[in-house]
Amino acid sequence: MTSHASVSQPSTLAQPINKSAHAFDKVMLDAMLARRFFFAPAFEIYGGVAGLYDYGPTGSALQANILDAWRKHYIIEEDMLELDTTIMTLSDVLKTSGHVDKFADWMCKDVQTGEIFRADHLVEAVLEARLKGDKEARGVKEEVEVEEDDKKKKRKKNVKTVAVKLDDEVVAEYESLLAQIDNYTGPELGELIRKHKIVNPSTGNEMTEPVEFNLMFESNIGPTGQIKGYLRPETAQGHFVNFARLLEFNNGRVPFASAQIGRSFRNEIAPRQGLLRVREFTMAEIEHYVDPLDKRHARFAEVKDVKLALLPKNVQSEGKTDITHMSVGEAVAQKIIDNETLGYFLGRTQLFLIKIGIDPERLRCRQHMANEMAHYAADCWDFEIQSSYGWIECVGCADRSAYDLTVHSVRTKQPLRVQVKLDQPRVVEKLECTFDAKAFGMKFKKEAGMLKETLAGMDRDRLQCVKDELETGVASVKGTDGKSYEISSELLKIEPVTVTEHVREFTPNVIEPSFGIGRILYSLLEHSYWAREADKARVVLSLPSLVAPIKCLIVTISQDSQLRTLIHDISHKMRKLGIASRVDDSSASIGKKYARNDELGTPFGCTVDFASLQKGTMTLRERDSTSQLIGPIDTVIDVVDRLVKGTIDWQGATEVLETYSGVQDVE
Ligand SMILES: Nc1ncnc2c1ncn2[C@@H]1O[C@H](COP(=O)(O)OP(=O)(O)OP(=O)(O)O)[C@@H](O)[C@H]1O
Repeated sequence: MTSHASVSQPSTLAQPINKSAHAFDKVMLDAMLARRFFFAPAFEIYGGVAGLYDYGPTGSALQANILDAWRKHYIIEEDMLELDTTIMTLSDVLKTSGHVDKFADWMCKDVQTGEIFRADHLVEAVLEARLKGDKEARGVKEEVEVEEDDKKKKRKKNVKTVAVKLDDEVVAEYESLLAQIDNYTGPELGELIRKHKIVNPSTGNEMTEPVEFNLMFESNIGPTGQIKGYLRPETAQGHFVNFARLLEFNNGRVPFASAQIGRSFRNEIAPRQGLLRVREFTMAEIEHYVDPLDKRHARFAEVKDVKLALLPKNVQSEGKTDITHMSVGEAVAQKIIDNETLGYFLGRTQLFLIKIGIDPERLRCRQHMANEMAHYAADCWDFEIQSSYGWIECVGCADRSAYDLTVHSVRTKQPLRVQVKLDQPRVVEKLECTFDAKAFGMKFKKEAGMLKETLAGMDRDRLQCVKDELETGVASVKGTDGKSYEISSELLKIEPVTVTEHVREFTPNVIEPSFGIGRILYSLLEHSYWAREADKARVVLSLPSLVAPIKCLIVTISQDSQLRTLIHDISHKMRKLGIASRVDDSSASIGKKYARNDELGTPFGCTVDFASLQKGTMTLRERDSTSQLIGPIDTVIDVVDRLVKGTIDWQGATEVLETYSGVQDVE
């Protein structure tokens, strides 16, 4: 270690190095993540099960820190009501929410071998391979991966790219299909498989018609087996079934939000891409309840200037993926984003993702296309993050309208509605529905209650449309189950009535940001990973100190017993301050100790030497720039504390320590 007389160019953690200058090496990253036990296949010594992973010490700490940042960013800063609801969910709840009937993907089988594929993934992989083959024929060589079901241990298969030049119209058609791949129904996927002669890439055999496969894990509650349950596929239903209590807790007022972090389970047909498509994962979900007539947000001004990379639905429907960079404020003003509250959460989510270290250049907001969106949703955007696997949805932000609360209210007959006392009673002309109760009940049977609630939840304009239609003898009404019902004018009358209202009553709409933590965590690892120019084997994870698993490494340059005692004392002091520090008292060289902590993403390192014993000083090192500062031990500990809390950056640390420091050049 050499000291120089002057202090080096100060660096912050955020942008010291041009990391993109170093080619990304996925094989090296995967090897490092396994070696340093970020995560590993669950039950590995038994051969593992596809889609199930265990996080090791580093992965667990990273996930805990991301969740801690999430709790602070949303729950604490926005005063949300936190929940921890059960994972095992009553089947009635998931029947009502639509999951029992509709939470399914389309799968198809190899007609000869029975090998299973998720139909949309198969079409996607094969068409992408053909496009790559076309590029190859024009001089570019690439490979595409698709994965099969988990019957076999080795699931990764390459769809061979054959260098065949395609007609320009075919290329355009494939590109358009791929831009809309999330948008197809099972029969449409079947049609595509036949039309484009898509076969099992490994056997060349034909595929069966796609069939639906429900993704929920079914179970029984209790010994009799009579109470059916499922492991929840999302945390959201736990919020909705507690709405009445939450509303009361919030003194009967909206808007407010509930938030929950917890495990969810999906029996994915073909788990793949490591942590990106698994069968058990951590979600963090917010349900924000808002007056349907007023979707403004009180803190909108704070995010209106946040710039988003938008991929709106109209662009995708033309088969394109061109991005529009626009502020949240502009996008809401132009109605590209439906309302302020949805825009607010998109802005806040972008700020969160960047704060934890996601590269803003590899982040975009993709709007759902009409068919892709649930029938009840008013608008829906996904935050997609680009990694070596392409653009992957990591956060879904949907305006779910009044659907969830309405269906649970109809099923349970509990009024999941908000009442607002009016300052002044008001005389209003309303449209009132009167039913021929007996005939209506006979015609629609168990759907009768749901249809009445649907009509009761309609605003005046929609009800007026139904009334106009009824004048022709019959009106078509879409129920909360998404189906259309023909109601005749004998069964339903809609008439204007004048009423004096003292209270306004409504079912709140729900805006839902839903985060998949594993996908964010993996993308963050890719975005943080780079190799040092001088030695490609020396890799670094430039994780922000906010989320880094360990904040400070403490080492000694010698095995001297006094120095060894000293580093344990320093670690003790740091841990008392809540700083996750790690002593490396092995006999490895200092350079090696730094290197193995750089790859864990440890942002700071403290080194003691004989001067520490004589003068009571130690050296502080910053991971990305490898810059070093020297100061009294307790001052350095205080600086580390402030760096970790984010109250100063490296420039601030330099200012505190510059009177003591020479710059150290060790590597
Ligand atoms: N199998 C999975 N493994 C890991 N994370 C997942 C998985 N399924 C969903 N997620 C995460 O949960 C979030 C919310 O779930 P949502 O139901 O919106 O996903 P989805 O639209 O079903 O995802 P996909 O279309 O990729 O299957 C997603 O944005 C994603 O981050």
